[in-house]
Amino acid sequence: MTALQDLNARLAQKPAARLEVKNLCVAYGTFRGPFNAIDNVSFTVEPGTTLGLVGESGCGKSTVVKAIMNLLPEATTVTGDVLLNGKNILGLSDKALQQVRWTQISLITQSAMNSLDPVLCIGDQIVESILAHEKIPYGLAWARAAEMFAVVGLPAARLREFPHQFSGGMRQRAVIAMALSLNAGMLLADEPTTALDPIMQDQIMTRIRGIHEHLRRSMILVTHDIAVVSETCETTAVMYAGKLVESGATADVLQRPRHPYTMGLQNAFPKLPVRGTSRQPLISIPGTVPNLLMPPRGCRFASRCPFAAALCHAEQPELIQSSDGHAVACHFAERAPEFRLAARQAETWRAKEAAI
Ligand SMILES: Nc1ncnc2c1ncn2[C@@H]1O[C@H](COP(=O)(O)OP(=O)(O)OP(=O)(O)O)[C@@H](O)[C@H]1O
Repeated sequence: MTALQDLNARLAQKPAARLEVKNLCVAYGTFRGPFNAIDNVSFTVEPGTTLGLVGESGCGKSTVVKAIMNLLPEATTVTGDVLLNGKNILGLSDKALQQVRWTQISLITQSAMNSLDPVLCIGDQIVESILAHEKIPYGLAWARAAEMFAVVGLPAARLREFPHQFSGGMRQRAVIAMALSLNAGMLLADEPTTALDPIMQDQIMTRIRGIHEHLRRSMILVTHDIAVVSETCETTAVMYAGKLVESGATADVLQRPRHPYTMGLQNAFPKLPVRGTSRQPLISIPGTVPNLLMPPRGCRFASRCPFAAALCHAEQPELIQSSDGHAVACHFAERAPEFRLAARQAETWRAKEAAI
């Protein structure tokens, strides 16, 4: 067996990770006081599965990812637990975290440019992260980097190039190669295609899906795009204004949503027209996300929800899980079938808009 085969075999033995986020709360320190960006969020990613974290811009998806990676600014209060294979990684020292990052948990960020050093060739950057954790010769780490380039569809010769010589899509693939280089059991992909054009977005997502199928790492995929989630993720968690409002198996959450916010999100995304039917118009959710410096007393979605009643404005609904694992935070979850029918009508949302 060659040294590279030996290294590959050793890294391949790493099991996919289990990640459990429990009662996560994050408050950014601002000059106006604490900004409660995340309020009591809990979810689990089972080994080898992908969880899609969806919600409008500003709902707190990236904050969850940064909290897991301990990448939040200093003046931030974080409470709760982030259990990676049963071990709490929240609040670990920088030194302890270095042992975890890249080897056990890797981040693929929104903008590849932020993850890459402009003055080092890309190969050296991947090699550097490998050598920080593996006592192996430089040449062997380079060979591993070349293999990872092949996994993401880049020629090994381009390892010698600098980030500015790569297109946006190639840079994003290079960052994915780096995230895979030590075969971490858990990958966090924070809107990995946002900065790219639609064709490149599609190519990168196809690549990520291929990697998921072949390597079976555990993954959190943060995205605005419900279509991407339905194609890629076994489970889905929907966030609204810093809270988890719905979660469960992707097919359950997206085909039979129980929270009016999830129903509204679906209307706001283009669907492929079914032959013989007319193209469905996009319906946006009226209003805006509430100010979390002063969160509303009741359900955070109540002011935009076409089905809200007095109770919704007065009391926060708890996230309640049914026996099928589908969890929803809505006082009227049992009326979901009726709401789903009404939510497909643009008039339902227009009437709410007129009332705001
Ligand atoms: N450093 C910070 N200080 C104060 N508030 C912040 C800070 N970073 C983010 N926020 C606020 O926290 C909230 C959640 O932001 P976050 O970036 O997590 O949302 P998101 O759902 O990931 O949005 P997007 O999809 O646009 O990335 C937003 O209201 C944002 O303005």
